[in-house]
Amino acid sequence: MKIRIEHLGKIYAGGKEALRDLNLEIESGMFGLLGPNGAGKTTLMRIMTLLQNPTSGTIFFDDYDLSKDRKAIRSMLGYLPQDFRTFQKFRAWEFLDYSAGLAGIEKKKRGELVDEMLRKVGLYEERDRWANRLSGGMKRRLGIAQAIIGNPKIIIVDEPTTGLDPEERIRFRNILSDISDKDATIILSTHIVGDISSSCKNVALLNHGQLKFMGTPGEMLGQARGKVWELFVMQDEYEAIKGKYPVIMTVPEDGGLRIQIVAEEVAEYADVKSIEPNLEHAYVYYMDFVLKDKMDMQAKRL
Ligand SMILES: Nc1ncnc2c1ncn2[C@@H]1O[C@H](COP(=O)(O)OP(=O)(O)OP(=O)(O)O)[C@@H](O)[C@H]1O
Repeated sequence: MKIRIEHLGKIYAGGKEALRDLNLEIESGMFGLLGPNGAGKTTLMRIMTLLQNPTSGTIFFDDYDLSKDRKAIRSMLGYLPQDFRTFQKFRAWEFLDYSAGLAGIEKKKRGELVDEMLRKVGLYEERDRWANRLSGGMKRRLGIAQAIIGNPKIIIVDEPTTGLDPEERIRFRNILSDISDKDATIILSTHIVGDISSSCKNVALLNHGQLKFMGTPGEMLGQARGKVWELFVMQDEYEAIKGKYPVIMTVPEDGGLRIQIVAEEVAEYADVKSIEPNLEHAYVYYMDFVLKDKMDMQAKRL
């Protein structure tokens, strides 16, 4: 399944431009959509899942056009919305049985499938509990189970790990990478860089409704190479550095602090070494330097 987003724009009533002339190609496998709060990720997800109409442009799912082939597209979609909740009094298994019905799976096949799904997301032991009484992490896992039931070709997951504790976050990521082995296209929207694991083939960075970067996680890392530094500082030096550079990590050590910062250069400190960037460093570098410089250049031109 190949998804082509063409000149997509969304202006809300009231004039807020949430997406501006967005062009993007998404191949099968896991695709990471990264961007800060308000970047337009949810708007894009809701347009893709037919819950909202774009103001301009369209999306092609292979040859199916969002503006014309809505029924066919709907049957190929699985969606875990950001605000997922079970809306009726269902036990965990009943909710999945109901979701399987919506996905068009015939009744006699559902029992086995529901058990399989419950096992896949680690909820088999919880199958008889009320779905709305499950913990936040368990609810999210039930949410991914309902999104993948019936093997949809396109799976859209919007900010699934927000508010989860680290253990549940890792668990959720593992479920996603397990399902990404299949032939489906999985679009994972997040503002948490750690969600974009090595299982994402490509990553897009959205800011103010516009595409700012598109490439592999490795290419994103490459942008930050030579811009990440580790140094040891005393508390008073730290206060000064904090105002100047984005600080990624702080570890107390021998009466001072070992810190990691993102900066073009840090010549003024003695105990400084350049370190290999991770994806979080690369994201900060992109948001704080590349985009800011571009914006400064644009402002100068005006
Ligand atoms: N129904 C709406 N009416 C007006 N403006 C909206 C509406 N929904 C979203 N917006 C605005 O559009 C912009 C993009 O919002 P969107 O929810 O798509 O971003 P996001 O990247 O998903 O952020 P978040 O992580 O906070 O959900 C924001 O400025 C938001 O306030």
